Amino acid sequence: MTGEAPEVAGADDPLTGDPAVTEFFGDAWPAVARFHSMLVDEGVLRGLVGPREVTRLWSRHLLNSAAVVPFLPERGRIIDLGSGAGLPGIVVAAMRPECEVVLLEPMERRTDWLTEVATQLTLDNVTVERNRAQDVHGRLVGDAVTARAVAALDKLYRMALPLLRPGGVLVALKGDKAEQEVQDAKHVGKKWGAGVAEVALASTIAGVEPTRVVRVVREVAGVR
Ligand SMILES: C[S@@+](CC[C@H](N)C(=O)[O-])C[C@H]1O[C@@H](n2cnc3c(N)ncnc32)[C@H](O)[C@@H]1O
Repeated sequence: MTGEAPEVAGADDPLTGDPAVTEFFGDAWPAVARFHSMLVDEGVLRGLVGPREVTRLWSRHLLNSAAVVPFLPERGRIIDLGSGAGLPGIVVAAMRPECEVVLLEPMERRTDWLTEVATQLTLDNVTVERNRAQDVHGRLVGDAVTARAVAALDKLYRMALPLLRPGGVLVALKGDKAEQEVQDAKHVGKKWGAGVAEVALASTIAGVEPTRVVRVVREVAGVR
């Protein structure tokens, strides 16, 4: 070991420099590549991503985030609930330039970061909203809501469904327990106007584990 620092940000990640990743992101590649560099450098320093995530940012985070995109409308307003470091919201904004993407996040340290990322990536379709979901109910309404690692589905329904217009869709990235969460949340979902929840296995590129996506349409205005 020479101890020399790698020249490319995140060079220890086996997918950094992989042409399949560049090809997958297509027109969104420059923005997503810049986001990756920012996460590797500033993101780690500022505690927005754990240092152990650096070698798997592509597979576990950026491609995983991109898995929601095929489930989203091509136009309209997408609200990323609990955006954190910008996952999946920043990736969605880069891949859906015709959509307005609202990054909804209560923590100031994170909203500062999200604003800086959107500025540096020149994502002019991004708005950062510093708030908790429940505090913008009745004021902020979208055509779709995305959520990753925010809450179990029953809790997520309470936070996310009031943010959707009737006919709008909640797209949640979930783990292996997605089907169980759907079962457990049925009653709450009904109360808040959710239609039948579907679980899909979403793939991105060969060699990256597919992820479970829960998709549920808000059918009616929910009863509070
Ligand atoms: C575990 S982090 C996940 C962040 C990001 N979605 C990701 O996948 O890396 C959960 C995020 O949800 C935010 N959050 C928690 N409660 C919330 C609420 N009531 N409304 C909106 N965001 C919330 C937290 O501040 C945090 O940034």
